[in-house]
Amino acid sequence: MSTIAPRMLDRVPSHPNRHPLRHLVLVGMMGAGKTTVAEALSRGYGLVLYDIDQWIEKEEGRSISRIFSESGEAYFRRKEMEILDRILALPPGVIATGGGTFVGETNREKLLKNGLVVYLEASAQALWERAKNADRPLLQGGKASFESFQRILQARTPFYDKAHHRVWVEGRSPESVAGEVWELYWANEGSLP
Ligand SMILES: Nc1ncnc2c1ncn2[C@@H]1O[C@H](COP(=O)(O)OP(=O)(O)O)[C@@H](O)[C@H]1O
Ligand SMILES: O=C(O)C1=C[C@@H](OP(=O)(O)O)[C@@H](O)[C@H](O)C1
Ligand SMILES: [Mg+2]
Repeated sequence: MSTIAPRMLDRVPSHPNRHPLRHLVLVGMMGAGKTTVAEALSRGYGLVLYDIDQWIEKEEGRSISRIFSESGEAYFRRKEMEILDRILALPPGVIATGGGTFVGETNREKLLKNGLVVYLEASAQALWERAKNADRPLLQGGKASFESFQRILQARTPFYDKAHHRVWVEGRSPESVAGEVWELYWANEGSLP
């Protein structure tokens, strides 16, 4: 019997004989809603929330952008891998990855082995509209072009496509996406009798 974080059990809906056994992992491009939907899943279904970016910023005491500018992307990727390993050793919850986490082969294999991986998918235009204004180093704080954003997405899509499942998020509320992801989780390897 796996140790389940106490908070998870008091909110898990009508599956009395089933227990969350594996992490629920959200992957996808910047702007897909991984952080927002993970928060909706935690709020609505009592899953423990693990947001890798937030964890890194808290531990580093500086923003992702400052980490990139002061220590470089390679440092960030090492930190991302370290935090991922630590999260995977914790009780099952919902993991909001960063847009590049699942692109790394080692991270991808660990996530596919230890969780139910759901790819949050939308068109390049919709993703760009959502991602461009926030402070993301790869988008140079909004100075990057849509074409460069599209190139990153095109290069990464073959990796995102390796997820166990995909959910189209465009034109849908975070709660609606969270509901569909939750059903996927319980209908698949997210839990065992
Ligand atoms: N379903 C949605 N509908 C509209 N806007 C959304 C939705 N999900 C997220 N957003 C918005 O898109 C932006 C990126 O969301 P975020 O959760 O940070 O994405 P990610 O973590 O995948 O980069 C935020 O401004 C957020 O409020
Ligand atoms: O796509 C990427 O490589 C990145 C996405 C970001 O996370 P979000 O996808 O949550 O914005 C964050 O990890 C960092 O800026 C790198
Ligand atoms: Mg995020």
